Amino acid sequence: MERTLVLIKPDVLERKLMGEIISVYEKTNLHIAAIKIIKPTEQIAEKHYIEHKEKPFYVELIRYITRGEVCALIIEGENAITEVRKINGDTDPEKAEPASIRGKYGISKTENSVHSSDSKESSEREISIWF
Ligand SMILES: Nc1ncnc2c1ncn2[C@@H]1O[C@H](COP(=O)(O)OP(=O)(O)OP(=O)(O)O)[C@@H](O)[C@H]1O
Repeated sequence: MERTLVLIKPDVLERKLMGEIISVYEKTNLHIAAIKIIKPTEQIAEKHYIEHKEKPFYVELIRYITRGEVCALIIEGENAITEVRKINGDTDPEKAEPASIRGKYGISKTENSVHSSDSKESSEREISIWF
């Protein structure tokens, strides 16, 4: 059994599409084990995105993720990390599969609608930040 941290990002909640995105995960064999809505503080956002601190898009990224509410979920199941990343699609909505969440809902590389953990280590680290 594997678990992953998913964030449904502010662009989705602002457009009132949160339910649609949750439904996508709900329709899989994976299980939503926890869910909460939170307006991230800068501290939480900086902790979450620490590995991107030196990147040119970092400031924009922190501004975006803290500008409104996000929905944080713990999703668990077999190969949950890989499965959810497949469902989410490429980081860049223009490169993402049209049927993936980012392909369907993503606006730009920054405003790309969802996040999910990329490894077991990061999922445990991220779950401890958000839950
Ligand atoms: N070139 C870029 N320009 C602007 N924003 C970017 C760029 N690359 C990444 N980002 C932002 O930083 C986040 C984290 O980047 P990362 O490379 O970890 O992508 P990811 O693993 O696909 O996304 P996430 O970690 O959110 O699931 C991306 O989701 C996106 O919002």
